[in-house]
Amino acid sequence: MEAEEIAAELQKVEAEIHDVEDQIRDLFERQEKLYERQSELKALLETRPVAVKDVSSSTTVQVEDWSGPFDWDSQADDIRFNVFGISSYRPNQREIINAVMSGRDVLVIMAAGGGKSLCYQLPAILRQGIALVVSPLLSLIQDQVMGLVASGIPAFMLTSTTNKEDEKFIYKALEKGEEDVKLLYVTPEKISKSKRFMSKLEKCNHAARLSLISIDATATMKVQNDLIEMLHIPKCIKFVSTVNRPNLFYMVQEKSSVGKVVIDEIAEYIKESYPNKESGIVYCFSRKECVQVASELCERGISADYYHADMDVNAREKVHMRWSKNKLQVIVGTVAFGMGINKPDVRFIIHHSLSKSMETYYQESGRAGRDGLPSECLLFFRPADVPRQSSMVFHENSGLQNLYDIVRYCQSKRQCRRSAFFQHFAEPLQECNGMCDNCAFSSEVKEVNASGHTKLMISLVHDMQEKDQRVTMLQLVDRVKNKQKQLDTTGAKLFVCVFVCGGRNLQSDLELKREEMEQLVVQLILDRVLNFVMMCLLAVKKEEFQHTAYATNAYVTVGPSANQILQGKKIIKMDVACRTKELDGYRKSIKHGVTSVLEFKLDELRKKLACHDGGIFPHSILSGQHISIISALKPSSIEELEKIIGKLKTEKYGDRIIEEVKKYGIAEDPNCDVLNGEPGTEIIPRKKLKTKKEVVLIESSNDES
Ligand SMILES: Nc1ncnc2c1ncn2[C@@H]1O[C@H](COP(=O)(O)OP(=O)(O)OP(=O)(O)O)[C@@H](O)[C@H]1O
Ligand SMILES: [Mg+2]
Repeated sequence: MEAEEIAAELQKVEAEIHDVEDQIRDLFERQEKLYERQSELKALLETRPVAVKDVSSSTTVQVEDWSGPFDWDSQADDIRFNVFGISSYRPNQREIINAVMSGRDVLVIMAAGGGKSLCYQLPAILRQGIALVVSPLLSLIQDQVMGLVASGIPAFMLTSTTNKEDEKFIYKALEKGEEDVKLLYVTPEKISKSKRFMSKLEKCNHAARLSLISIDATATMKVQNDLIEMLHIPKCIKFVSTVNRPNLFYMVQEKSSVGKVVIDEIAEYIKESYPNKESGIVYCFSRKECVQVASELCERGISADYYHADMDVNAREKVHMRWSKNKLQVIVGTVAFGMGINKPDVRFIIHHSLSKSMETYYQESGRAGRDGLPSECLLFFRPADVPRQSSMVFHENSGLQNLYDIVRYCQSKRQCRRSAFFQHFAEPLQECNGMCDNCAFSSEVKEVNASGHTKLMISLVHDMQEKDQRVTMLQLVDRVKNKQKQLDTTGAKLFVCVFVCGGRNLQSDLELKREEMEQLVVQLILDRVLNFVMMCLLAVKKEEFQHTAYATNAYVTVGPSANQILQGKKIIKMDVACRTKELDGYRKSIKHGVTSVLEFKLDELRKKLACHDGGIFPHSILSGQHISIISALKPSSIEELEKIIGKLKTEKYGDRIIEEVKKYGIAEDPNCDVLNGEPGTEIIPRKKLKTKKEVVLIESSNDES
């Protein structure tokens, strides 16, 4: 074959390779979608009370009615009220208890703080014998055993912290049944590692003294299926309650690259929003960070202390107790301070860095508001935290995939935060009621076509790969910035199309800010245009050969979807939050600002409506920004109001708001007598807004602030 023929055939083969790659990618995406649909349908099926086919036999098993009367009802009610101090069951709790009391295997999926513990603790007290509870974390076990013992229930824990005497007592109870033990808490390690314990457990079971086994862990659809298979409980009854926590307000805040600034913002948020020392938790990425953040919060006048797995057990228990008794406002913890922490009145959960998965974040944020009252979950996110977190999880089974799910959650400037949880747990979408930042504050979002930047990034990474050089995400951003400067000097512009909200294209040479470029790299990783590869660097300290410190770095390489971009088959659009000065000015003035009569009355109205709606925040009804714009524009019709607060809120609250505007909006002079001295409506002088111009509806624009 001639060289031309070979080259022609090579080109043909390569083109075919790309096509096949595209087909594989499409198939992967289709498979992903089918999996999602499959789990959605399975979850939906669970919620339909239909006769289910018993997989192990040809007969259909009627769904039993677990809400009917049972012999133990009065005893159960007595224990629920007199031991646990609980006046009524929450949805599904009674049915679950009845199924457990009937000796059935049960799988319970219930929201964090939903009340799962009662579902096994109450039957454990009612039934004869010892209930074994397998629980993942020491803090959870301590919390539960302390609570039970305080209610007079003989509960014990068998963990690495149990002293010899207690251990002997417990083994005797298991073996001979002479001692009074109703619940025994153990960790999964105790089950998997202690042969002695397992032999005692066998004896207890053979003597029919094991009343029930409860495994207290979180379970996505996949984990549920694994559990049913591993525990051989194909006929278990599944009770699936919603994972929704309607009283939690989720928000994501851009995290400054300056550590001190982040601590200042956290301290200011706690002081401003929770001046009455309401309890909160701050989660950090590492133990070192815990200690540092705790001490810096103390320097700023916040009563905080740290909690992590390296501390000795007594020190941990001491911090936990001080916080539980409100002697400490904030605990700064790692994931070790997590599951099952049961303080009902935790008002805020702050994440100093993103969690490693949606699951973990759901669990950790779920520590807030267990008493059902409004509480806030604030996550500080900066793209530079992603490589750091990815180097920690990449070796775990689907570790990166799980991390990328929560990165999508953090990067999104449009999607309702709550809907991300429903998708993750394969649950049908539910109303958010404005209880997340993307729903409550319609932050101005601009869609930017960043294909130009993307092509530049791909070619830079590709060139470095060719030279067998490595580049981290931050180094890549530096190189793009430098390249941009070179282009500027040569007069060439890196063009980026800006899609303004109205869909009109404005061609403009828009420079992306540094953090927007970092955000773009992360988005390209999510879209598989770029890749993170982990390099374990063996850093051996010269003078001490016996110590090796492993450092794992995440480097960027070209991903499988890069070709589509280079060939112009796909464009990369990116959401950029743009806050015009006025918008920030309004937020500041509203936050610290003063109010006119109408603003004052709208603020009163939103508080009333929020109470009426139960468990949601006033600012989910009307944000501060909405109040200011309504007060300035004084809409006189539902149509005009809809342009300010959107269709959903207008349908729900529009009439009441228009009524307030009509009643109090007429007076320009804040000293008008419309209030005729109504109590509590003293007028606070209105601060002159810095900008002279009247309030205008903020259009998205291409002028970067
Ligand atoms: N029926 C009920 N009425 C009122 N409060 C309840 C009820 N059931 C449980 N609680 C309370 O709700 C709080 C959370 O209960 P529990 O710890 O069992 O939740 P959980 O489902 O185990 O949460 P997590 O998934 O976070 O472990 C506890 O303070 C508990 O006393
Ligand atoms: Mg629990």
